[in-house]
Amino acid sequence: MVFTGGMWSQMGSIFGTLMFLGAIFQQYIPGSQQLRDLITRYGNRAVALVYPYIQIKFHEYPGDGFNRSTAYAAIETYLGANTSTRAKRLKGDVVKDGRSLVLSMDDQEEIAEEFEGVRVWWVASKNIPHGQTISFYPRGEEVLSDVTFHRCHRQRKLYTNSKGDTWGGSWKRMWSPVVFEHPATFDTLAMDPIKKKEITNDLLAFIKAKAYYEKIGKAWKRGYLLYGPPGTGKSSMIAAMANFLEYDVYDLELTAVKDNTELRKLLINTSGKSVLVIEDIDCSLDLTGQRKKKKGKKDEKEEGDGLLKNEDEDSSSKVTLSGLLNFIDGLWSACGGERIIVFTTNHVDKLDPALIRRGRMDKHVELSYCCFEGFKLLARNYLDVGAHHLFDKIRVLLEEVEMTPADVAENLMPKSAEDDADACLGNLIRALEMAKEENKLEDVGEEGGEETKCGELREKEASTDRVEENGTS
Ligand SMILES: Nc1ncnc2c1ncn2[C@@H]1O[C@H](COP(=O)(O)OP(=O)(O)OP(=O)(O)O)[C@@H](O)[C@H]1O
Ligand SMILES: [Mg+2]
Repeated sequence: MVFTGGMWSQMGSIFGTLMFLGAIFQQYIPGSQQLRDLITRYGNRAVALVYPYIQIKFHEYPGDGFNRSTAYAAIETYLGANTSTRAKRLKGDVVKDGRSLVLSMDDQEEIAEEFEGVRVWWVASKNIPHGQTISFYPRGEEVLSDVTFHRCHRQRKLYTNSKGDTWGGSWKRMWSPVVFEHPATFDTLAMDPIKKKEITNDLLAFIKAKAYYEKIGKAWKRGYLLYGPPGTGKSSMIAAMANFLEYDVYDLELTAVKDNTELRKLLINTSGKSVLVIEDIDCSLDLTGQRKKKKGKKDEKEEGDGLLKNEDEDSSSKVTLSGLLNFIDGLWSACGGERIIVFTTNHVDKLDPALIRRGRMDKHVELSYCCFEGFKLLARNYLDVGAHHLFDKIRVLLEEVEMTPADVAENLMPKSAEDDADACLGNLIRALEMAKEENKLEDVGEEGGEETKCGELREKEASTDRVEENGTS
């Protein structure tokens, strides 16, 4: 069933009617405030579940109610110029000099327009302060302008924290946002298709499992540990996850965080529906399983406290292991909800087991060297080739040589305008043969006998949140 803007506004009016009834009850039936609260709470939840649009309200007098919003004024000018010919009900205002008349949309008037290919609805409305005896708004009521558009047009953001930011009490400066435009998707990720499906199913189950998490008393978040050699697609997978879920990304640079308090503030100032990433967790801080040997008595005491500071190497960051553990699943970690936390590392064995234990990092995913399935996906993506007589040779070589998807991809890229699929596949074969020769010379190979190839996500499945009835695994 396709919902149109009109149908949604009908749903809005049903909800509005419920609210109105709630207000009537409240006025005439003692104790009915609870009923109204209930209707508001559940009505809001029901609409939020299925409502596919984003609504932004612009208040004419925000904050203290005395200063007129510049955003509101700009919208008024924009709408005045663009919509006065289309709106059916207009209101007229005389400007300062008393000579000219400015027309704008009347209250409750709605107009739709196409803005850079996106369908948007503008509505002018009034917000009558409820139950206030003294109004802060110049006209006893607040004037709103709101714009609604489909969720899919919202630009997603990539936030990073950086060293030396003087926050000045303003949360806005803790995270610097840029538009998130990474093109990686699960379709472009070279890995075993079955394992890929497992991950997408896991993510889908997670976003639908709000009620389940509430029921079991767990914060609505899920931890992924992605590990494997450089160039096997860990960062690409994070981008694919964010694109798949349509989440924002918070890329946390741990070495730039001053201490545990700052870490907590950063966490509090993230929003829900986001992927929180700490890349190369083993390099970020000395958070390995090896507790450091301290010399003095005082230091021994510190070690007894289980704190693991990296102040010896880098005095600017005093984030401790316990601070990070609290960050992941302490009381504050529940703020915002609906969050995926991802750690990446090249050396999973170096991490403190506490950091990646069940419940913290729920899913451990190994990304490894390129397998034939992975190669085929890359060949399709990079060369538009689904089958080729050179594939058999490549299959044999990939079984003998460990090459990361990043290297395979690089070899498949045309190096000149003349390079066709034959040439690119030939380049890859040469690179694989060279690597094979080097391996022979270095006499490497056998000891990593159990090494998995790309896509064979050897999941050291922690999966504490197996939610059969909700489908989360
Ligand atoms: N599994 C993969 N599927 C498709 N492309 C890949 C894959 N792995 C790597 N690549 C390609 O190689 C590039 C580097 O990959 P990526 O940054 O995801 O690796 P990484 O595992 O995060 O490496 P590092 O450990 O060095 O951070 C990507 O931009 C992508 O083009
Ligand atoms: Mg990476």
